[in-house]
Amino acid sequence: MEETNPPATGLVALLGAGVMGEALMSGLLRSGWRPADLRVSDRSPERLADLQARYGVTGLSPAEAVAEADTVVIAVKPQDMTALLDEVGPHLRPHVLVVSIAAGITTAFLEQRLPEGTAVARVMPNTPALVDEGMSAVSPGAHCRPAQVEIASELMRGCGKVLAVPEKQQDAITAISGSGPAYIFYVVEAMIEAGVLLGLPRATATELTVQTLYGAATMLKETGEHPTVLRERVSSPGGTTVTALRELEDHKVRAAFLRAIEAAAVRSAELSSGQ
Ligand SMILES: NC(=O)C1=CN([C@@H]2O[C@H](COP(=O)(O)OP(=O)(O)OC[C@H]3O[C@@H](n4cnc5c(N)ncnc54)[C@H](OP(=O)(O)O)[C@@H]3O)[C@@H](O)[C@H]2O)C=CC1
Ligand SMILES: O=C(O)[C@@H]1CCC=N1
Repeated sequence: MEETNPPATGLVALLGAGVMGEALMSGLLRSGWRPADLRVSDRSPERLADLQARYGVTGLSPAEAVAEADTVVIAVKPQDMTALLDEVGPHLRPHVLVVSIAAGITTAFLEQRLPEGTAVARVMPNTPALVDEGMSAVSPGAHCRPAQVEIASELMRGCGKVLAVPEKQQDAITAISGSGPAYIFYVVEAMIEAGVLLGLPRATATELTVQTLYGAATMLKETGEHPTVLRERVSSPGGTTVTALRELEDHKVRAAFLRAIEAAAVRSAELSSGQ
């Protein structure tokens, strides 16, 4: 028997098939949606042709893609949002759900630029969606019913965990889990470089670091222990770890993370005003 769709999304249009758009699209295809259930649009014809060839999805203009869609996922950069909304607004179906993953773009921003009463949801995913380990936070707009929040959640659940959150938390969430993978990759780069500095072959330093990250993340997830407890268990009295951690404290690395993540949240809040 043919596999059925996960419930209620109907035909899905994806507008903007860059890094995050492709991650979401591939997640949908891995979790039961068929290429025929998707309409994809991107500004670059070459990119669209490539996605059609690799995934078998139908590539169309934004207006064509939304014309029959029940759910529209918008994955363009915040700076491209206004032009796209102006373009597709007149072509949306009356009961469509519009899901935006753009950083900083509020549901009010979307509602003001779409036909009166359009149901919108704001979602912040992250790139680990590519390996089905994403983290997404979903917030409804003014006209988004609970069943539609569930549809937006169902879309994202195909590629990871989903939380329903009040929209006022979205800038902080963008700064933590949206941007978060980049901070972790940055730390990993630094650890690999340190290994090379100490004379390890780069491949060895990379394998040691990546497995250490994976093991530490798995411990956090599976034991449920507080990170302080886990860190203290690594720190033998008078040993190597506590010596390293004192250097990190001396260089204010914790404070730097607080400032960096705060700056990301401020930037997220700015994006709705087109800055
Ligand atoms: N990357 C990430 O980790 C995350 C990103 N996001 C959000 O996802 C969105 C996309 O980010 P990301 O994937 O990184 O960006 P990309 O630039 O990789 O993807 C956006 C794509 O949309 C295309 N595009 C722009 N305007 C239009 C249009 N009018 N019609 C069709 N396609 C269009 C762009 O084309 P062109 O290249 O020609 O501009 C590009 O291919 C952003 O709003 C970002 O805030 C959210 C969470 C995580
Ligand atoms: O850097 C950005 O603006 C986007 C949003 C979260 C991750 N990437």
